[in-house]
Amino acid sequence: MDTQKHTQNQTFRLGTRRSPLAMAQAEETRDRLARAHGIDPAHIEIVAVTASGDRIQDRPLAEIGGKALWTKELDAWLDAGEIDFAAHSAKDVETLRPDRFAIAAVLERADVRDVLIGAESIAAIPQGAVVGTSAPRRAAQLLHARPDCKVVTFRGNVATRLSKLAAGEADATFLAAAGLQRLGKTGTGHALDEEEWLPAPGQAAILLECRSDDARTRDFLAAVDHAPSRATVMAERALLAGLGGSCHSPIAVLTRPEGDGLLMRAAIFSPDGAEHIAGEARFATDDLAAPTQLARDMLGRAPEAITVHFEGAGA
Ligand SMILES: NCc1[nH]cc(CCC(=O)O)c1CC(=O)O
Repeated sequence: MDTQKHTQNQTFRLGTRRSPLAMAQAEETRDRLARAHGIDPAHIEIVAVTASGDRIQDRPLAEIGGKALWTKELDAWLDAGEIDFAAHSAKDVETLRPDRFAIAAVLERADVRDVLIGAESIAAIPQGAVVGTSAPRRAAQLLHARPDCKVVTFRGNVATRLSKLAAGEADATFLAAAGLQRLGKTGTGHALDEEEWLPAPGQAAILLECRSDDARTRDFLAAVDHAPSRATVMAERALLAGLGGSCHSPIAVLTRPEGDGLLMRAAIFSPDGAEHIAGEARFATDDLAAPTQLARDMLGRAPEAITVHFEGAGA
């Protein structure tokens, strides 16, 4: 069968959240799919929905229902057949997803680093400074390195957070380099070395989810799956599952291809950053038991101030 001719006659509906970052990710997804299949991007229709996570801006995500608030509406649209697939930031997708959905592709991961805005480095943040973030990971990492700083809740999309900073609500804040890049704001802030400041699980990766029984869409999306990115993101999701981690739990991890396998470096924290357990593992690309074992090992070594925030097997 001539695949190109075959896909040329079809259209697909791509669901996305409505935030500027989500829209940029959807456009990137559409363009990559069109290029991979040699079709006009118009065959992929972008359908934007407002997610509860975007509607409720005044409280930390962890308090109002967690990462499900990013996917709930798009899940319903997938179930109803209103969209064929959804594009999500991997970082925002819950660890355990219903079997009726499949991660059909992981796009090539962008810059995984966090960017600090308002100071040149963690060490250069002024003594006692106020730092805005609503991510438990960023708060714990910061307080671990700089217990003198004060963390205040900073929610909202990238532009909102930058304007809060400009308005003086905090002296510094963090954003993902990948998000800034996708919004064309590459000159903003100072990227933090990922060896010293590990990112969030799945950071900088875009996941494409469709209905598991929808072979037509699965085949279509497979063309943009990037195997090394899929391997690292799946390993990080397995670590999260092993830790019983949610968006309440301060978890930092980075997985990189190394030789013919993967190298994973991870850290878990107490929310106040006072306690910290690091772990590292090398394993074969498809060995998802290894990150699960690393999670167990780290929880086994962790004090209660950390384990109370996790529900993993070792806790
Ligand atoms: N939680 C919001 C969110 N989800 C994904 C990204 C950035 C893009 C990515 O990591 O893929 C961001 C913004 C941020 O953390 O600065």
